[in-house]
Amino acid sequence: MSRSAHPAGPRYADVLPEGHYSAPPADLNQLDQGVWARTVARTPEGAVTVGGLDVQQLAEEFGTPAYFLDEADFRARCRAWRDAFGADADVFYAGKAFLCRAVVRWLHEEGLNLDVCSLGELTTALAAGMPAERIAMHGNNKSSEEIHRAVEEGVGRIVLDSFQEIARVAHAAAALGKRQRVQIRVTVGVEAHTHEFIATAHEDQKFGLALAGGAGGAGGAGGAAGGPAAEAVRRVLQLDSLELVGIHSHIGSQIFDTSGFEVAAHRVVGLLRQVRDEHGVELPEIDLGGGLGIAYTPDDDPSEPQEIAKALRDIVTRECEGAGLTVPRLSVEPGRAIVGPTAFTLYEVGTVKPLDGLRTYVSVDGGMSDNIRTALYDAEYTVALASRASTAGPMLSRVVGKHCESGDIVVRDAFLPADLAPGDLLAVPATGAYCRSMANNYNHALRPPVVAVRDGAARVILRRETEEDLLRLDVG
Ligand SMILES: Cc1ncc(COP(=O)(O)O)c(C=O)c1O
Ligand SMILES: N[C@@H](CCCC[NH3+])C(=O)O
Repeated sequence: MSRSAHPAGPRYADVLPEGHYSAPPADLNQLDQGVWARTVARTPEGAVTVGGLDVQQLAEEFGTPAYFLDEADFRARCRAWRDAFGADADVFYAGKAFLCRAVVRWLHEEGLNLDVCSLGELTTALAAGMPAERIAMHGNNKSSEEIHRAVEEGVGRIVLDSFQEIARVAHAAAALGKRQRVQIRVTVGVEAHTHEFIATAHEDQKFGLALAGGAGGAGGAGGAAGGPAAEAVRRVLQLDSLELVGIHSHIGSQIFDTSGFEVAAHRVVGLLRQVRDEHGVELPEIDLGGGLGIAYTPDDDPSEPQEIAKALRDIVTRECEGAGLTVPRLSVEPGRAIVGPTAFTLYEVGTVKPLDGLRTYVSVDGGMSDNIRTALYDAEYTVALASRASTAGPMLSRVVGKHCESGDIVVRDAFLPADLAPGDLLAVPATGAYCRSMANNYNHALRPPVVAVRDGAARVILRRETEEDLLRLDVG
């Protein structure tokens, strides 16, 4: 619908940017299945349910704000990724998206591996029984303690991110009398974010070793052929305590097409070929990282795991055949694409402040402490009145939090029913990834719980923080 065709068009046109949400949806009560977890529905009486449970009852039992995670959806997504990639490839769930012990157990049961990037994530994984050999350890500045613990526990791979780290991991492995499986993380000169495809300034970042160029800074390439990545291969191959199993590349976040992976695979395979020609070694693994996008709004149209798996396999196979290499074992590291769509955040409305001719500010009982993504990345979300249906007309709204910051926005532009009132419950979908895991205590907010819902039963898997939790840290 064009904006001018809508009765309220001119008013919205004054305050809304072109594009998303320039006009209200036809039915404010309708839940777009693309952005909600699979078992979310609206009852004939009007309330939103998940796993068969009414959000009003959930709010009464668990309070707000709270994240509600659809366990059946999470498990189904794990299986979809595992089945799409099959037995000759590995799916590593990126724990940074959201991790707790229950999630680790689900991953284990569904046959996924786990990518961790800190001692905290590693400890959580091990505490929940994930076998160490199914864990990959990441990080651009792993501490000695993290390296020591990872090697000691026997993680399946450590992804080396710098020259300094090659020496540190080799030293730790030698001291522990072990030979550590490692991959080298390379920057391939492609950075992909959402629909953008940026091929400049790509090596200007903290992660990984560049494929291109001659010097790698302090301790760099020293004039040998190839860039820092090729030099890193040389160094690792000389160290008895390290077993170089492959090359790793991660090109960005919230990516919707595979063209960036195509360039990445082409360049990674180029390095594999160079390694074979120079050292007579064919490395057996290639990891193309994560970054696959999800639907935050109805305008986003992510691919299914089957399509992604086929595209990535085809790309790697084609490149390897072209280079005369045996096709290595492929792995990927989706985080957001697995957990992102499976949860929503439930808030209670506290105040409603109409600004005539502009918009209505709707303040909820959470904000940038439970979802920093809007403030940090200008991320877009949708929102629905969840405790009841409404027949009222649309009201252009901005859903904001309760923090002392005017940028404390949860949903920048949303249409909510005009009869919205304090006490109503709002649900923001697609908050499973990078919301609880990036939650913070700004203004001494208490981080909300994560409640897993499945087949009519709900249980807390990460409890709400309490005032005692906050005060326990305050030892002054
Ligand atoms: C190395 C690596 N692997 C995997 C991921 C997971 O990304 P996403 O959650 O977007 O799939 C990230 C984060 O961007 C990452 O840095
Ligand atoms: N945290 C980011 C993505 C970075 C992922 C880690 N490399 C997000 O919320 O979208």
